[in-house]
Amino acid sequence: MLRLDVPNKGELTDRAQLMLAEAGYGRRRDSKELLVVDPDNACELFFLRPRDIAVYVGEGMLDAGITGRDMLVDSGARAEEITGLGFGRSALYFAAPPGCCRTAEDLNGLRVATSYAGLVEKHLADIGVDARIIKLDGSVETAIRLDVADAVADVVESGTRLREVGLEAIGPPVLRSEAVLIKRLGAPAENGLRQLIGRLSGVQVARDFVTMDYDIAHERVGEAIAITSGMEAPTVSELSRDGWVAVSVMVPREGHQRIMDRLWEAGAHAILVTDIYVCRI
Ligand SMILES: Nc1ncnc2c1ncn2[C@@H]1O[C@H](COP(=O)(O)OP(=O)(O)OP(=O)(O)O)[C@@H](O)[C@H]1O
Ligand SMILES: O=P(O)(O)OC[C@H]1O[C@H](OP(=O)(O)OP(=O)(O)O)[C@H](O)[C@@H]1O
Ligand SMILES: [Mg+2]
Repeated sequence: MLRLDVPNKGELTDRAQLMLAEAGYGRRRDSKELLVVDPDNACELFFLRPRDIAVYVGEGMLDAGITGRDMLVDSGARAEEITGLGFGRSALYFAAPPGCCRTAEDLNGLRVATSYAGLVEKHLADIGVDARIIKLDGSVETAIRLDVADAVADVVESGTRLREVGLEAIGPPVLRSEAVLIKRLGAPAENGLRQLIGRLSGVQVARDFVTMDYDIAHERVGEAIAITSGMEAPTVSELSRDGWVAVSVMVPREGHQRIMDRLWEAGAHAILVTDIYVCRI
């Protein structure tokens, strides 16, 4: 039985559940449910706070979990990332009122509020900066207004919150994060976990790629294939029309219109783009 840990609240919850459902695993019926048993997949899904997930996995109580990379690193738990899941992208930045600091080194001697104390403390030690960490649960920006801190280290996605409160990001991000699948440090991936990894990777490929089909004259097929080389190799089949072939190939979803323009220029006709519902590569 695979014991899997899934966020029960916050930014990652809906998208983690959607991804697992697309991979064929059960989902909870209401947002209060703590455990879903999925006998078809020999799997139990435990719904827990995203911040606690690495702790449960690190302690060996659960085989795998979905959390943010920043929360995994911050926890210091004996857990490791198996793979990024391509959603919940954000970055942890230092930020402060304009004129306070130009680089992270300028934080020396200042107070930094954050809910990622473990991660930030280690980062500051690594870069040789001696700042006082003010550990808070959330809404850390307010700590500056209330003069509890001089700067913050906070999650930035669109940057809206920073702009709203008039803070400026300082230097490069401390860490770039996204939702990640994790397991206990050094633990082997058993059958159930290997199946989950394969299915999640299939969901990501289905999201990132589309299928492109087109017809082209046989003498120009080399030119077209140079534009659409595919994941492995394109399928080229004969058409009933003499001297023409049909090509079927996977192309990245992003930029597929540009690829269609180039194929059209190369003489392709009847170019069709289709969503991939799910796949296993
Ligand atoms: N606006 C955002 N966009 C994308 N990812 C985000 C955003 N805010 C947080 N995250 C990421 O989602 C994960 C969970 O954060 P979340 O905000 O849900 O938890 P929290 O801050 O502990 O809880 P809450 O905000 O509900 O008090 C983290 O990995 C974080 O980096
Ligand atoms: O760059 P943006 O798109 O504005 O998003 C970033 C904001 O989102 C999160 O806040 P959340 O609502 O989770 O509150 P919290 O700070 O209490 O965690 C994060 O802590 C930032 O404040
Ligand atoms: Mg938050």
